[in-house]
Amino acid sequence: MSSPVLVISNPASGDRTGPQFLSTHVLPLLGVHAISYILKQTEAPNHAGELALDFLSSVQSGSGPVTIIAGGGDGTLHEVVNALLKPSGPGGKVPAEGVRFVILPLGTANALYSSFFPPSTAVSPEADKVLTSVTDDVKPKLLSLAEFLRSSTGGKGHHQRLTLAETSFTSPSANAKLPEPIISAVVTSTSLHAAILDTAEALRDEFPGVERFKEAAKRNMEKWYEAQARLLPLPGGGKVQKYDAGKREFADVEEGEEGTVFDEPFAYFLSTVNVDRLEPAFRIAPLSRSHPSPESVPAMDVVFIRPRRDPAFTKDLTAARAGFPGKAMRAMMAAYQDGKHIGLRYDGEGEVVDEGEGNTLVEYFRCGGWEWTPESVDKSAHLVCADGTIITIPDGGKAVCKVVASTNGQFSVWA
Ligand SMILES: Nc1ncnc2c1ncn2[C@@H]1O[C@H](COP(=O)(O)OP(=O)(O)OP(=O)(O)O)[C@@H](O)[C@H]1O
Repeated sequence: MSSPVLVISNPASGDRTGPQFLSTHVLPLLGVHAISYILKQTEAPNHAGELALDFLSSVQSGSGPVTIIAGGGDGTLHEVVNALLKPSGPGGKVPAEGVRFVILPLGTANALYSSFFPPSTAVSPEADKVLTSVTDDVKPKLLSLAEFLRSSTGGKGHHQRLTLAETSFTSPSANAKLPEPIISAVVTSTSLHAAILDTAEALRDEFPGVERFKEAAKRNMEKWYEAQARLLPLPGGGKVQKYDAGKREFADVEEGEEGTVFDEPFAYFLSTVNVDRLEPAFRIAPLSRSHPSPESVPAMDVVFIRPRRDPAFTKDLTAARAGFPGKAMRAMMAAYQDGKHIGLRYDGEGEVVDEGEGNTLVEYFRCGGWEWTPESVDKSAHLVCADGTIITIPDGGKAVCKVVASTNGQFSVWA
């Protein structure tokens, strides 16, 4: 008997062709390999989580790990993980043997799929063998499914741990209604990225593809975000680590002012788990894959831009302020060039150069989490984006995002 399999089809994700892709390519392969499954289609936002909960409550204990084939984008997997870990819901929902996801690039950004399977990934002979009668152009989209099929047909399919991050919110007022904690499997951000996601959602009909993120970026590029950020050490007694672009390695930094606390305007502030890119070509956290944290240490990568590191601000403030959006845009464009933004530096005048001895434009850390306390007056600094969901930090409060050490191994991706 094969272990339980749920296929979730999200008809709203990406260009809305997911259900057709599933019925043309995925379900026939499950049939060929004699894998029984339950197919469910989402009918509204958050329904994917409910479908997963219903399915798991019908699974008998001892049935083995559950596989969920997420027929959508990153948001579909995000909803499932949040439903299963929701503190206010019924407990004990994640089976002891864990939940393994088959991911498919059926969303808009497909950060998880393109990070586990970067665009250059070749179809291995082993994967090819199980993708019976699939045309060559479709095989690159079925690489996670192939790992699952290999394992269910007696081969050695691989699955990799998913690291999760949880963001909780505080308020100085005891009576305030706090946003519920939220889990991210991809990205948690504030500043420009959160503003982009907030704006992009409203552009979904006008720009159905990834262009909507570029359009939203243009509309938000000039803003700065006033906040205090504090980085939290790696779990298990580790420290915060900072990337040294000269030596091309991480080094421990000491706790306290300068090293881990930043009282600043920020232009950009973003953390990732599991992914080095947020869409196939936008490699914003390249070290997450090129210099991975050891399996035993769940970690997040944090990338931020503090405009005041620009030497131009020691001269004409107005000119420096006017010139900064172009520099932030340069960093974003370099992220599209295989993550080159992490090497960009300022020269003595504040011009952005590819190499040298000056301050890096982008700062890159590996750590266990962060706290973000926005200045009360800056409303736009109160937005937090967790895998695309936008949450507003209560007035006077803060957001605290931490890697979730306790789910180690409970969730994984066939990859
Ligand atoms: N039947 C439905 N009708 C409307 N919205 C739905 C339905 N089912 C799911 N949704 C919503 O669709 C949204 C988009 O799904 P998903 O995140 O998978 O795709 P995407 O945003 O296009 O891709 P990505 O997250 O990779 O950029 C989710 O926020 C989900 O809540």
